[in-house]
Parts: sequence; C-alpha cells; structure tokens
Amino acid sequence: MCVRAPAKINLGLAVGRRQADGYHPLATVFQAVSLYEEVTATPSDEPGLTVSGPQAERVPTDSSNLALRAAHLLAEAAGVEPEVHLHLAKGVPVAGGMAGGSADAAAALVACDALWGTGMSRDQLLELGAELGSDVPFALVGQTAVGRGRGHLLSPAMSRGEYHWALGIQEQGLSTPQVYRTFDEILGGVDGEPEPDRALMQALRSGDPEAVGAALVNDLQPAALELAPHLVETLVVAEEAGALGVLVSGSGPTVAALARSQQHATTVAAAMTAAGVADDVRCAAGPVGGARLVGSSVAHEGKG
Ligand SMILES: C[C@](O)(CO)[C@H](O)COP(=O)(O)OP(=O)(O)OC[C@H]1O[C@@H](n2ccc(N)nc2=O)[C@H](O)[C@@H]1O
Ligand SMILES: Nc1ncnc2c1ncn2[C@@H]1O[C@H](COP(=O)(O)OP(=O)(O)OP(=O)(O)O)[C@@H](O)[C@H]1O
Repeated sequence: MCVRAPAKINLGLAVGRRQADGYHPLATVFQAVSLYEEVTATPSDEPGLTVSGPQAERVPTDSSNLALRAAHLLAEAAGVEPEVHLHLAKGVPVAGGMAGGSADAAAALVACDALWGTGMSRDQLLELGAELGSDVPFALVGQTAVGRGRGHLLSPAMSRGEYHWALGIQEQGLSTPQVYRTFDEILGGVDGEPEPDRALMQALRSGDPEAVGAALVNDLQPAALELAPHLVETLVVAEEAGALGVLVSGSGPTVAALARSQQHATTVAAAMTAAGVADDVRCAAGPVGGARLVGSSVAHEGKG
C-alpha cells in the first residue's frame, strides 16, 4: 500500500501560555501544501523501516521513528501483529517546521489500516494521530483547517483560491521543543485561549492572496529567529522579491513566502538562491488534500 501525505504551513499561529502538561494552547490556521511524503507499507515477517530522499540520513530508523510508532499504535489498537516493512520517500524538509514526520505518521496509519483491513473509523484514526503528535491529525485531513488545543482539535476553515509559495529550506533544522522553550523565555504567551487571527480568516474566505499575505502571523517566529538569526535575511530577500507576505513556518526554520502566481513563486525562489539565504528552495501550492492511498502493492510491483 502506498500513501501520500502533505506538508503544512501555519498561515497563522497564535500561542498561549505554557500549561502544566508542558504544551501550549494554540489557535492555528493550517494549509496543506504540495510537498509530499510517500509511505509504502509491505507485509513482512521482518518488520523494519527504510528511508530515501535528500535528507534521509537525518531520519531515525529505530523505534523512535514516527511512522513506525504509528504502525505499532494502530496494530495495538486493532489487535493485530505489526508485521510490516515501511519505506519512507521523503519530500518534506526534516525538522523544517513543515510537519514531515507527522505526514509520515499519518501516511503510515492510512497505509497500515488499508493493509490490515482494520476498519478503523476516520475519528479513530484522528485520535490515534493525536496520540502520536499535535500535527498528525491535520496531515490526515489536509486542505485548510483551524487547529485548537495542542493544535490537534480541528475544524475546517473556509478558504477560496489557490496559493503559491516559495520555500527557503535550511540544512540545519530546529528542534520544536527548543523553539517552544525559547518562546517561553522571550515572550511567554498571553493568558486565556488564543484566537485565530480575524483578518486572516476573512482574507481566506474572500480568496484574496494580498490580504492573506498581509495577515500571515506566527507567534513562534521571534523564538525561531532568536535560535537562527540568519533567517532574517531570508525573510528580507523574499520580501524584496515582491512576496505578498513572508513568515517562518511553524517552529521553523523553513521560510514560506506567498507569491502572486506560480511563476512569481519561481522568481522569489530564484532570488533566495541567488542571495545564498537558503540551502535549498522549493515551490509548492495549496491547499491540497490529506493522506490518501495512491497505489496498492500490486500496482507498485507492476511499476517495477
Ligand atoms: C509548531 C507546530 O508545528 C505548529 O503546528 C506544532 O505545534 C508542533 O507539533 P508537533 O511537532 O506535532 O509537536 P508534538 O510532537 O505534539 O510536541 C513536541 C513538543 O512541542 C511542544 N509543543 C507542541 C505543541 C503544543 N501545542 N505546545 C507545545 O509546547 C512540546 O514541548 C512538545 O513536547
Ligand atoms: N518519520 C520521521 N521523519 C522525520 N523525522 C522524524 C521522523 N520520526 C521521528 N523524527 C524525528 O523528529 C524530528 C522532527 O521531525 P520533523 O521533520 O517532523 O520536524 P518538523 O517538520 O519541524 O515538525 P513540526 O513542524 O511538526 O514541528 C527529527 O529531527 C527526527 O529526529
């Protein structure tokens, strides 16, 4: 079974004060974008995991891997043996703030569910996803959604139009817990429940990319910039190339620049490359759907 799951950009990320459980209450607006992880699940009496892609060597292949954890959690919930080999073809930057590991977990849940015929409901898969990580439920549903709680309680957000992004990727990732710790030190968050940005929600409803660009907001950005100050230059170069809005995605360090069109996204990406302010650049569009089956093992083998 082969399943594809998308990366995300947090168009808005409002972060409240750290709770007793160590997590922060969020009001985030996720958009799923067209960078994908592909997870292939094959029945095997020698369970294991292999990884391919440009940053494959940075991904753990032991039991800490989120995709393996997802397979084990599903097997336990369904009462089956986790006799599966997983292959991850990574298209999302590792530790980049775009939820690549979460996409792997979501894809592994859907692939193993199909392989084992567990018959889990969508809500059961979402619950298992939330146990694995705050961003996993969104990788299952995709499109545009508001995330509350730890980011795992989703409601669909009205959004019109297609959005084109230029992404500035860094070789050196940022640790999500460390970015939240730095946020605690320098800002701390406000008391009470954070709310999604009204201007952003309105801009998405009207499908106005200029207004969406102007409303992009990330409370974690100052913390990410504290830990990786060179990202300021990446933001400035993208802005000067005419981006409608620029921000650090989630916990960073990937910089997301909203462009006017697909062609303009290529121009902004080229400006980041020329200025040497990103180790790699990619273009992507959103919103796109969540984790879905793209082939069975028979079709996969047929392709050689
Ligand atoms: C930055 C975001 O990507 C924005 O969507 C997410 O908040 C992070 O989601 P994630 O990587 O799936 O995070 P998890 O695996 O659930 O948590 C990793 C760590 O991030 C911190 N964390 C995460 C989510 C949250 N609402 N508050 C937090 O403080 C905690 O230190 C936690 O131990
Ligand atoms: N399948 C996986 N792919 C990548 N990293 C994984 C995976 N499983 C566990 N990890 C570990 O998790 C860390 C964060 O990985 P990930 O690529 O999901 O970060 P991220 O995109 O910044 O996450 P988020 O945006 O959800 O905070 C990695 O540095 C790695 O040690």
